[in-house]
Amino acid sequence: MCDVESLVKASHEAKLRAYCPYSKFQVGAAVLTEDGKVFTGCNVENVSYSLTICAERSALVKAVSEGHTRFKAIAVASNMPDTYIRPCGACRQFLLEFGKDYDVYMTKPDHTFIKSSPVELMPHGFTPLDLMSYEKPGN
Ligand SMILES: O=c1ccn([C@H]2C[C@H](O)[C@@H](CO)O2)c(=O)[nH]1
Ligand SMILES: [Zn+2]
Repeated sequence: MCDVESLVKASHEAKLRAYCPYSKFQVGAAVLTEDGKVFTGCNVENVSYSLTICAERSALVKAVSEGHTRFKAIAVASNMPDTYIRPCGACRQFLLEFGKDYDVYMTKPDHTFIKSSPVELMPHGFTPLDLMSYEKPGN
């Protein structure tokens, strides 16, 4: 099993692998699956700026592509001094896809953190349930 401190540490290690030649802003993420596995990710920038992928989505895509969709927690880290990193809007939507209530740890470089959740970060968000309850018109 993985405690919060280890997950936070894994996110800070992952940020060192950030590919961020344009912003120089390193971000790392570490997601803990319900069965105790940890997947890490970093931001991967692109010369065509809008193609950049954030660390949170990079970690989640790694986990999902390895067969994991149930999460206990995700920790996010950056190299921004004295500031808790906060996921962008796209990542908030992505986090909400996999549940409303798992733990989101937004950390500072000193490994302190604020704990939140997908629904707290994305109130009134559009969720998989919305689409499931939609009756598709027949043809
Ligand atoms: O929570 C965040 C915020 C920003 N970034 C990345 C995207 C881009 O590479 C750089 C600057 O926005 O930081 C993340 O990966 N996660
Ligand atoms: Zn993002």
